[in-house]
Amino acid sequence: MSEELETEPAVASAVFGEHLEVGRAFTAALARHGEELGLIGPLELPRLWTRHIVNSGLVASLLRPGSVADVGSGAGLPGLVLAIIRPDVQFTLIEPMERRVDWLERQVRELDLGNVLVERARAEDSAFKRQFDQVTARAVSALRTLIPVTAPLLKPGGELVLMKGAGVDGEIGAAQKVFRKYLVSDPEVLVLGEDLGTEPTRVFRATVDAR
Ligand SMILES: C[S@@+](CC[C@H](N)C(=O)[O-])C[C@H]1O[C@@H](n2cnc3c(N)ncnc32)[C@H](O)[C@@H]1O
Repeated sequence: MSEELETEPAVASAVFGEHLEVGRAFTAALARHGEELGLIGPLELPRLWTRHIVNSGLVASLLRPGSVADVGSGAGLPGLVLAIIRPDVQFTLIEPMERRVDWLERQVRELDLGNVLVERARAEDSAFKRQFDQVTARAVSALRTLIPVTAPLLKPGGELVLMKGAGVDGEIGAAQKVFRKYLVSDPEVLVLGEDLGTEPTRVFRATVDAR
């Protein structure tokens, strides 16, 4: 028996605001095609809204008007969700896998998003070094390996906004040498959404100083 898509939670309208219809269209497309395209696991439909869509959307409050690279966007998490909520921010989604890039480009067209560029590349091979105000990523790798591929995308003084799981403190401990090498300063862990009755979202946030 196939799993059913989770009912849209009340918190979705707070997260998407006036962009809720577009958020619904993206969520419906992901629910329809995500499994067949290998974008989401077979057990994710009953928690698609709370664990993936709302969880990604909560990060929108941390973005400044400017430019963001989302590294390893995959299904579009968090990059496409954030692009829907924040039309004032220019997004570049950096993803190496062709099938995922096709999906991302198709969603950009179908949702008529004018603030998204998709680059097919690994972040370390991106053509856009030192160009972004902020970099986001979700479920790509541990900080020790993620910082070396994300920090070089930032302008001097830019910010890492990396979605993390419950093991983030251990990742920070293991990444101290990398923090020094990449001039990562003021690291902090933010927990978003606790007051909204949804799954808390942990974000590792830090500045990357001028080299
Ligand atoms: C587990 S998926 C997570 C996808 C999405 N961020 C999410 O939360 O559902 C990891 C993604 O990172 C991409 N990826 C892995 N290494 C990468 C790299 N060095 N640069 C850019 N993307 C990378 C993979 O192709 C894959 O789409």
